[in-house]
Amino acid sequence: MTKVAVMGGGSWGTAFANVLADAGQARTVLCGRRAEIAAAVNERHENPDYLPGVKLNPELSATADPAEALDGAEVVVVAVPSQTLRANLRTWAPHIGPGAVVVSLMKGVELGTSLRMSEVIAEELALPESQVAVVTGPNLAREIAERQPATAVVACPHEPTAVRLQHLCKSAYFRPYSSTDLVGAELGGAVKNVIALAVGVAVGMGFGDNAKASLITRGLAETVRLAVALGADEHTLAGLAGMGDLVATCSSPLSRNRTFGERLGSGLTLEQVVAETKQTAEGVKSSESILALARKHGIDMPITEAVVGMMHHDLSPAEALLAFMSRSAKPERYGV
Ligand SMILES: NC(=O)c1ccc[n+]([C@@H]2O[C@H](COP(=O)([O-])OP(=O)(O)OC[C@H]3O[C@@H](n4cnc5c(N)ncnc54)[C@H](O)[C@@H]3O)[C@@H](O)[C@H]2O)c1
Ligand SMILES: O=P(O)(O)OC[C@H](O)CO
Repeated sequence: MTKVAVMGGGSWGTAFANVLADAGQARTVLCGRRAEIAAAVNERHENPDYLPGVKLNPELSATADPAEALDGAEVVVVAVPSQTLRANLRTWAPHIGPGAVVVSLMKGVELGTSLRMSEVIAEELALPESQVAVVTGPNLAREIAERQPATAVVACPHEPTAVRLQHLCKSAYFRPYSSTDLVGAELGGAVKNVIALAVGVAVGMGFGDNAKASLITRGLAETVRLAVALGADEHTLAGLAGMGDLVATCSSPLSRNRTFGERLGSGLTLEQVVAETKQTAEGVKSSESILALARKHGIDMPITEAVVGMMHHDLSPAEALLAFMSRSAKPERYGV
């Protein structure tokens, strides 16, 4: 049986490891940093810190030792905060087998380099494109851990790899679609976190569904502009990795990015919101690297620009709203 190592025992790493265990096509080992979480998974089949009250599959095992998790793993799934990925890969690299397929569950863009997570993986581990993939889509971890129905996209430019991974994680409640558009799938996931921050701010300011729908729709338009400039198929962004994930994340109180924005919009200071946020809200840091990428390619991303202003340059929600609404009148365009 294929061995899969899931590196990162937070919300999504644990929930996705449970999907793999429920799918029953692989022997799955979850690797977190803390021995007490590994013990709770092994002995009580739960992760009380990240998914309290959820019963995990008893076949799912866990360890806090990366070498043990990675030993013999044919598939390595990674779910750590995007900005720590490169440092993590450097410590894990000696234990990752040369033929292993490495799968990113992460939705961020690296600060400083503006590289997507699959690019960081390929660069650090010197892997060919057939060995790097992503799983993305409307996947709020808590709902999936509760085994509520969900769909996803498994993307890899090498189709047989995407299809192989699709079969490993397909279960009664988790339906993955395959795609060869790695760029579109990955950028859809990363940019939607930035748009969810903006939607959260609007909700926190007391605005209703017109404002939310406007941000989601124009957010998708700027995502498409960037993704197409980087070589994606614009249809990918109309699917689960783009529109699907935007709708789920921007609508859900479970979203850490939307919640982060909502707290800021309701009048808390950035410092207060950061202090209250215990889990990873990727859009906060990735907004900067995504904007850098957009500027490098001459792409206009006004919502992302407003989010960067609020997250990093002391722009108030009211000032961000004014800047967005007072832009010059334009024809509506979707995409380039
Ligand atoms: N939670 C979700 O619903 C969800 C769904 C889809 C994708 N994602 C993406 O998955 C990625 C991980 O998110 P998450 O929800 O699991 O985050 P999380 O905050 O719940 O967990 C992060 C995990 O990484 C570990 N970690 C933190 N800093 C680390 C470091 N320096 N080195 C190694 N490990 C470290 C933490 O201990 C924890 O186990 C993010 O990119 C996120 O956007 C999350
Ligand atoms: O909780 P968030 O904001 O990181 O969003 C979770 C997932 O990415 C939704 O698909």
